[in-house]
Amino acid sequence: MTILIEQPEFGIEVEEKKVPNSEKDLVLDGGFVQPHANAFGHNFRDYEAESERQEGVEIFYKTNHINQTYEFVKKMREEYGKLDKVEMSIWECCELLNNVVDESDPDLDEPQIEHLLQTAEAIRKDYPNEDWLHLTALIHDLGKVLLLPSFGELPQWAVVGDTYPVGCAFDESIVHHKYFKENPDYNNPAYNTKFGVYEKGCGLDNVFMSWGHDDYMYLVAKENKSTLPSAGLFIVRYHSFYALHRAGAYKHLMNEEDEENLKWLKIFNKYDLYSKSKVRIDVEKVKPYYLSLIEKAKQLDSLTKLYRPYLRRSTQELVPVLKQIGVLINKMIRCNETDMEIEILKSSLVDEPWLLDQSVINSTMVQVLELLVQ
Ligand SMILES: O[C@H]1[C@H](O)[C@@H](O)[C@H](O)[C@@H](O)[C@H]1O
Ligand SMILES: [Fe+2]
Repeated sequence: MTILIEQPEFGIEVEEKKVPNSEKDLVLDGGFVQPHANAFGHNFRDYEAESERQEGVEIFYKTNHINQTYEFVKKMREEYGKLDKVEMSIWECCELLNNVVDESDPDLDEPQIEHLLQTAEAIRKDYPNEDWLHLTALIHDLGKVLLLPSFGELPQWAVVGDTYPVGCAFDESIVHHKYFKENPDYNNPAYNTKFGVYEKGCGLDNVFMSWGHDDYMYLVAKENKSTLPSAGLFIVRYHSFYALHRAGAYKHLMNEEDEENLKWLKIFNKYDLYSKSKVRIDVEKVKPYYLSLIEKAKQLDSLTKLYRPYLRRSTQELVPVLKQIGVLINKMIRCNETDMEIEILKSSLVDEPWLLDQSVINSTMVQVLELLVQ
């Protein structure tokens, strides 16, 4: 099922083209200024430009492209899908990224916690009401903990970098495509055709992506029954899939839900990429906001867990209703109960075909209320 989220006006589409320095900075959706050069004075995602990062990044992609095979991905998914490594809070995990630098990135050599907060703060400025998007930004790269000893200390080529499907032909738009020639799947007729092991419109959920932090974090979020909307989970899982969201490749594997979610991913990408800079975020200053987001998500999580078995509905279906109930309660606390808006909200809740029973609404409200006053 697709969650319907009010679509903002899509801002200026930012292309990866040479931008003359004299040209004014581009302003994204709500005011975020996209710099015309990265921290090293080059265009963003220029993998050929001579820079202090170029050689290391190219070596990274060579190893990555040679080793990411269909068999390898299958094995990693099975192994890491067990989620038996470590248990920790979201914020603890963010702090672990304090010492992690991504070797695949030509635009950033700052610790990853900076990147998480730079992305989240930039998107928060332009989309202040989409708190699910702020949280998505905060967690999108947490899977990079795979580089750390307690998570298996995987090599960089198995954790970071752009991702792409395995089990079908590697698209030419993938960065440093030439190195795929040394990948065993490149010459395997089962895997080197347009569709390979997949079918037209099969949906990305059925496609094996090169193994790394994106798929890992998605598995973690899913297994923990995250209440992020489907677009949020999609962003976490495919934000490094530049061949799709930048170059438009592999669309033949997408289904309708993927199409919907791709719109949000494209918005997210502008902030993920263009917020990378040497200007550091004051972690202590923004920490209370993100802790409050995490806490809110946790409360929503416990509510959906409580109601899912009773109503036999999925998290995706429950979340918007619980949110509505939350809004309703907030209004009830603050204003007169006969308020028109409350009536409208109430009737929209009763209109939920599966929420037939007013007593269910009442008991849900009591739960929300308890959480609010805790
Ligand atoms: O999502 C990003 C992106 O794909 C970058 O190109 C890559 O260098 C990073 O590792 C990844 O987190
Ligand atoms: Fe990433």
